[in-house]
Amino acid sequence: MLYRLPLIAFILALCIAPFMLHGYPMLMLNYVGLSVIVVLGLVLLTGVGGLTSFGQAAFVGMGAYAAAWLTTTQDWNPWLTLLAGLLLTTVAAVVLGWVTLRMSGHYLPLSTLAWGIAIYLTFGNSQTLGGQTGITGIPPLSLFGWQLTESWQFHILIWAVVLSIIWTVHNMLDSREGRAMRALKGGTLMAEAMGVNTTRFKIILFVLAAQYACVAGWIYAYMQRFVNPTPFSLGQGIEYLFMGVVGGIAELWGGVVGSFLYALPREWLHSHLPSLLGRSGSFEGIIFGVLMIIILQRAPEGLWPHLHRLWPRRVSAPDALSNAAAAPLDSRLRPARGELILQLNAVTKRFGGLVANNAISFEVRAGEVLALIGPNGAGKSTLFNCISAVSPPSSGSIRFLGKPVERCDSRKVARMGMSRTFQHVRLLPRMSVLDNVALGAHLRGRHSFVASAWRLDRAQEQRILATARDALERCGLCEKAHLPAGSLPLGQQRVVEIARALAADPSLLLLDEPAAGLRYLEKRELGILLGRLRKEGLAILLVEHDLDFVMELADRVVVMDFGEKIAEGLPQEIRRHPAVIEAYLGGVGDAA
Ligand SMILES: Nc1ncnc2c1ncn2[C@@H]1O[C@H](COP(=O)(O)OP(=O)(O)OP(=O)(O)O)[C@@H](O)[C@H]1O
Repeated sequence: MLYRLPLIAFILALCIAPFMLHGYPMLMLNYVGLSVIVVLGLVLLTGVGGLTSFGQAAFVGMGAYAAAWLTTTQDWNPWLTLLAGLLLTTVAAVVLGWVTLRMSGHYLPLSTLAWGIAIYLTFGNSQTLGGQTGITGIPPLSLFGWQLTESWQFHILIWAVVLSIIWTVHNMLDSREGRAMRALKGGTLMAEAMGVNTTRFKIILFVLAAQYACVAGWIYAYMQRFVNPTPFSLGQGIEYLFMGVVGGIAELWGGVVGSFLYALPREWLHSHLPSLLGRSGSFEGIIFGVLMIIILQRAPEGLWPHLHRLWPRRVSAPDALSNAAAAPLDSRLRPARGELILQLNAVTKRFGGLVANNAISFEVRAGEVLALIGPNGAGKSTLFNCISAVSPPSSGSIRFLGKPVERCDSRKVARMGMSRTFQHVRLLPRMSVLDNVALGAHLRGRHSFVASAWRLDRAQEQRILATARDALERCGLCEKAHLPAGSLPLGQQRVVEIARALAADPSLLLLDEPAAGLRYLEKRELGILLGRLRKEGLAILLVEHDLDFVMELADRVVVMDFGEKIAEGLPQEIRRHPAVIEAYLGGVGDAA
């Protein structure tokens, strides 16, 4: 309960604010609230999804102009203009998102700059929208016959919207859908391998952020009763991003704190600096520029994580008791031991003139560990990528559980029961171990983000967490469930990746160099774990450089060199195979 005190204090402060503040301070608090609404969208987009946008002010403008134009010229009911604004923003965000979100690196922020400018110029140059003068004479907003004309009335509306957004987004992030959204930061390769449709989630985040901005613009229009293009400029879009960064863009409360810490001092400096300096001018921009640099240097994650450290902590682990009774998700029917799981037939992969894999064929059966080994550059990772549908082979066939998969994408093969780990660990370091593992069960759940926002997914969520806990228990890491994944040593992080793959309930486990960077004892424990999984009937294909580890664990070994399969057999046969000795040691001694 103690950890809730700051939240209760904040809500109480909001409740008593209308009695304490009047006139300009009240209006300022409303402006801060409107900024919070926009910044919360940016927390979702940038902090959660890792997508940077400078163009949110344009969506605020769409909400404001839709309200202003439709009420003044078409005599629409103000609440209908909200629906129209949301529809307009959604369509614009889907179209813009579809075009820009597939761009990576600096192209995305640059394209948000471009649309921010374009939409702003449209407002200023359109005679229908009143050009630079804008639209005046917007009628007051009324609710149940009650006209909203006073600042304190808007205060209630604005902060009710803020708190609802915080509550629904908090719920959403604490769910299957939220984990999928957060997985975007782990890179497309990992997220897609877990079955997350990354394009869909990027667009959802983009649309939600645009809709929040639209709501802020809509309220702004009825609060001001006139609109012009100035508040929707690119500069304002950049300021919203600053607010998020100052507060801590990765956290919802960071967005709230950032809006307060940015908007209030800025306004104070704007009004007082000219008199302090004895000349007029916008000097606050200079001071803010310097402050931004200091904050970015001293607190790159924003101020909220530092403030949060002062907060009373939640004592019990979040789901320790709540999901104790929930049953794990239903498992798929496992293939019988010895059944054919994976079959490669003459798989060839070319990169231009280079043949990275040349007509490779082998099989993996249920309940066996097949190791793929070979010197550097032999073509193992390329083949691994073909099997896990990261890139299609140039020719040849790959059949998984009897079905061709060489033209499938990662999500499809994940859905069919193929799950993988990565050579370079790809966990979400700030997320708990349990949540990371639960991401593996993404495809086994159904509920949408709307259901999650309203907590209608709790029964399913409990089962997903029970499944994740089950997978952690199989891997012997249950007691680490609530630690941030990034705080674990590398060896345990690799095991967490295996647990995440197990949460998908796979028939085939693909492990990419699972023993890399592990110490002797960690390797032994990993060997015991994989041996146990084999006993459970899982088929395991691993790419590995550590020959001792491979020879002790694998049932069969496939050896590659220069893109060719040079040997296949039992570990003891491979050890003495002349071609393998030649490839590894240049013809001297034993392969391991
Ligand atoms: N995307 C690519 N474009 C061009 N060539 C590539 C590409 N990916 C891999 N190759 C080449 O294919 C060959 C096989 O590389 P691959 O990474 O599959 O080998 P590997 O056996 O996994 O090596 P390592 O053990 O060092 O990871 C190498 O010559 C590599 O340079």
